[in-house]
Amino acid sequence: MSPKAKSKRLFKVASEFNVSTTSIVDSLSDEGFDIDNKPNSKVTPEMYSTLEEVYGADKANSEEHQKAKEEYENRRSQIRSSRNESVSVEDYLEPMEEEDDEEEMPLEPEDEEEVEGLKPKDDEQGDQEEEAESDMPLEPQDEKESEEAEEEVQQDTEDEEDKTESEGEAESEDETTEDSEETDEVEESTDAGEDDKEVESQTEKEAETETEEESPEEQVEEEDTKEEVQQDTEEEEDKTESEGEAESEDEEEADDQDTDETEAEEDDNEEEKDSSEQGVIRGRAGRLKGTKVVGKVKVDESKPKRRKKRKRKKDRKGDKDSSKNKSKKKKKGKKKKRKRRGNRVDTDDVQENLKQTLQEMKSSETVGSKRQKRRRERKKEREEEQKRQEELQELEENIIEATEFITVSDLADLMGVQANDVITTCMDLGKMVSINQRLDASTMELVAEEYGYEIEFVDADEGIEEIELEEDDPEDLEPRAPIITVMGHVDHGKTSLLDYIRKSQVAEGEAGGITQHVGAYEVETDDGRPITFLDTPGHEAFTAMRSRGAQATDIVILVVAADDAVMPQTIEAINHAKAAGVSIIVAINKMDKPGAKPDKIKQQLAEHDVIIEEYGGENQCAEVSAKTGEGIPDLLEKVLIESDLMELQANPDRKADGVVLEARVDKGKGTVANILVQNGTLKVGDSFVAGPCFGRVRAMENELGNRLEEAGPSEPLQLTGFNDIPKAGDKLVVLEDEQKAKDIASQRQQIRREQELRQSSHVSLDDLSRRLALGEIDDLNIIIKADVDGSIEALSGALQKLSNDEVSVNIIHTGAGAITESDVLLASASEAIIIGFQVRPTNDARSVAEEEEIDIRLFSVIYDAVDEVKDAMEGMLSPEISEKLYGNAEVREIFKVSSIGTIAGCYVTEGKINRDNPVRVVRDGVVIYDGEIDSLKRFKDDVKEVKTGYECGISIVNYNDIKVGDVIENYEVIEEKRKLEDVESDSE
Ligand SMILES: Nc1nc2c(ncn2[C@@H]2O[C@H](COP(=O)(O)OP(=O)(O)OP(=O)(O)O)[C@@H](O)[C@H]2O)c(=O)[nH]1
Repeated sequence: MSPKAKSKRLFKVASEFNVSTTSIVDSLSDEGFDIDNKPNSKVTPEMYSTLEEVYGADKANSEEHQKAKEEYENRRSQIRSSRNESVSVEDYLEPMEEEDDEEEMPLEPEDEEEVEGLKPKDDEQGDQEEEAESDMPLEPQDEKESEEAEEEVQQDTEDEEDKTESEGEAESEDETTEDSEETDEVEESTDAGEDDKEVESQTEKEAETETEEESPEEQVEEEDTKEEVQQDTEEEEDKTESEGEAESEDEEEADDQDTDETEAEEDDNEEEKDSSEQGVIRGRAGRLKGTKVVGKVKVDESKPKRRKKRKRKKDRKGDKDSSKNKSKKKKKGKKKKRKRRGNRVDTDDVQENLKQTLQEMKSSETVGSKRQKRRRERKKEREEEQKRQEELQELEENIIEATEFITVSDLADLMGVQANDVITTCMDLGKMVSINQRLDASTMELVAEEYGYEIEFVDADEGIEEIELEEDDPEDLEPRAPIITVMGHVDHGKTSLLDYIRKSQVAEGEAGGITQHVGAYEVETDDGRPITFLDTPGHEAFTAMRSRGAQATDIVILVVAADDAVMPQTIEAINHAKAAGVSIIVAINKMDKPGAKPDKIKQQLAEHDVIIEEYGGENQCAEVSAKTGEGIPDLLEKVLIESDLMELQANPDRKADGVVLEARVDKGKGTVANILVQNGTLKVGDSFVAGPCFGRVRAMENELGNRLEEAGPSEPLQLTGFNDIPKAGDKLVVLEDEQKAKDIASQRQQIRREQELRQSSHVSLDDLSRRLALGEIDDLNIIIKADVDGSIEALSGALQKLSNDEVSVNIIHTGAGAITESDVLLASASEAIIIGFQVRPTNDARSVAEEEEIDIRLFSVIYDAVDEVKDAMEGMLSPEISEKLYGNAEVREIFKVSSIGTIAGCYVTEGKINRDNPVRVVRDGVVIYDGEIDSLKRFKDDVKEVKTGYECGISIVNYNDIKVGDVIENYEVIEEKRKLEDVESDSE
């Protein structure tokens, strides 16, 4: 079985898409598919792809979400674990200071602090962060940093305010530097074009979020700060402007100046600090408490101080504008910042830009998001490809090779599960099995499917050969005689050639000559080299052997009569030899004849790809006469050359294997078989298995009737000692252990027997799923006979709908009325089953059907018929209730009794009539009434049962329209194995 697309069970599909089976069924029926809401209903690949369209996006989203979640979880756990490490103020100090010198900073410390300082924000941003991390590792950091920086700026501003106000406190240089760096980030992100727009907008959003989350005290503090910062900004701006420096021309300069100013301020205050170190620590500690983040460490330090100033200025200015609306102050501050940066940018433009950016963000159409999208798509593609590969691998892993009719326990072993589980599964499938019971193909398939396996059925003999034949060591190999089959068209002289060779090369000098037929014989060439000829010419024998997997021949001698031409059988022989990969040596025979035209033959052969050496090909050719013997030594010589070229070798020092050429029963000796040893040496007393037979070598004889104690490679012989008759082509293998040979043989025998037993010449519903599983049939032909045309239409419509990928249902004939002999013959000729709806077969039809083994199914309810065919197709056919004909009585007379009604005077023609069984009234092969017996009488006595050949009176409950000639069919209802549905409903 190839790993082609297969139907899946409904419950599996439902769990795959994470929806209920009902939803699946509903969705499918919306799409025009008809499927029962049963867990084991089959979802065809077509249905599945429809479902993928419906639920696929959901499934993909959920997978993506799941992945994102996992990444997030990983990150969180990373953060948590790093948080567990002891954290000191120095820990924070170091990275910040290092940052000035190093370009690249580790990500973790930032996150760690973010988490500590900004837990709520972290949670809120979780998704964004994850996404950013997976796709654009740097940008989101910028975002966060910008945001953090902004906040810090606020706090710094606040700090500065405090300092300015109290004039007693001095901000440390470090702090200033940090702040500048943070601001730097903000500016950088603002600088970076479209991506930055996105970043900035996000930053703004996040800033807002944070602002909301800040404690009221912080907010108040911040607001105060803002106001103060405004003042500062104004002052600073004035200063800047007064110095005549234009930011638009050289921002850096301006920044530096601003920074210088700040530093100057700080320097002034420095003396008043208690201690600069303490001050530094305090400053940082304060920052850590709030929403501040050491994430700043990450910043590009190329413009360390400048940013702080710029930011401040902007903030101040922004604050000026936004003083009326405190909640929006940050946003506006930003806008101001942009204005300052651009130096010419109009506020409206900024607003416009902002709007646009937000909009672009929303529609995910920014360059950044496009890039992200592309990345995501590429990632998705990669993941899908990987998934496909994994699925493929899984599929391959899930294919098990087995022969049909293995036992429950063998199947369990193959799947690596408990035999009891398999038994339970079989019960669930409505089949009661024991541990040693052998399962047919369809049951095996069903069970394997339940465990996620697919079964590839192999030939019964296949499994065994690999056990037996181990590789030979090249050093042990010795040359062996080539084994030759002579093939060719009728009358081209095959037998004559063989005869000539045999006579000329074998028996000479041997007393008595060839005494018995061993299916092959060995000849010796003039220089004493052996050649073995199989003495059954013709490609039938050759092909029969091959069909059993035996390849006995090394070289084919293709005989073509020189006075004739390449004929159909010549061509067939060529094809057979080529298919078997056997070398061809051409023998152009009848060269003694005057009309011999060897060249013509050679040309014709060339047309069929047999090109002889003299024409530049590789097939040797000898011109011979079987009559005169001309050219025959040359032919044998060429055979030996070919054999040398082929390096035919065997190992005589191993247990033998060979092939059965023929077998028969000999009155005196029992079963005798002609064997050709192919490898090893066969000895008297060896235990062997040959196909489904086994035995022990009792005696061996060669073609001369000489007894042999042993026989080596390429030796033909006659062997006695079989327990049964093997078939030509059966492989004979010597085994050390007689018991093992017995076991293998009996196993094969059982399988063959069961196969034969179950092999009915015609298709039947019982056998249908098995034959489908084995790939023997792919059509189910049905003949429908019914009481009326309406029923035929309904039934054929419903049955045709059952066609699926594996089997198509063909209604080959329909008709109203009884099932006739010609219906049965048609069924026989066209491998069909007959479905009768409310009709019965005629007696003739019944007996022909029995003879021909035609399956006739009779129904009274259309849905029963449809269900039964469906179940048969699915291998589920095990009806709980079935009907069995109990007896038939023919109505011969009618009596009308006023108090009782109509009494039918009947004669029982078949079986028995039982009063308790239901009856049907059949008129002209059509069922006209189905009911119960009211009374059954023999003369005046009420009786329980009347047998064939007796008369009786029958009255039927509520039915008086009985006529002479009607048949009263007495049937019984038999309870059989439970159906799958019953099992399901029980378990519900
Ligand atoms: N003159 C002449 N006649 C030959 C030669 N070989 C075979 N014959 C005759 O050809 C006829 C057929 O020969 P067979 O050997 O029976 O041919 P075959 O190919 O075995 O025929 P089938 O067994 O029917 O397939 C016989 O009458 C032979 O005598 C030959 O080399 N020369």
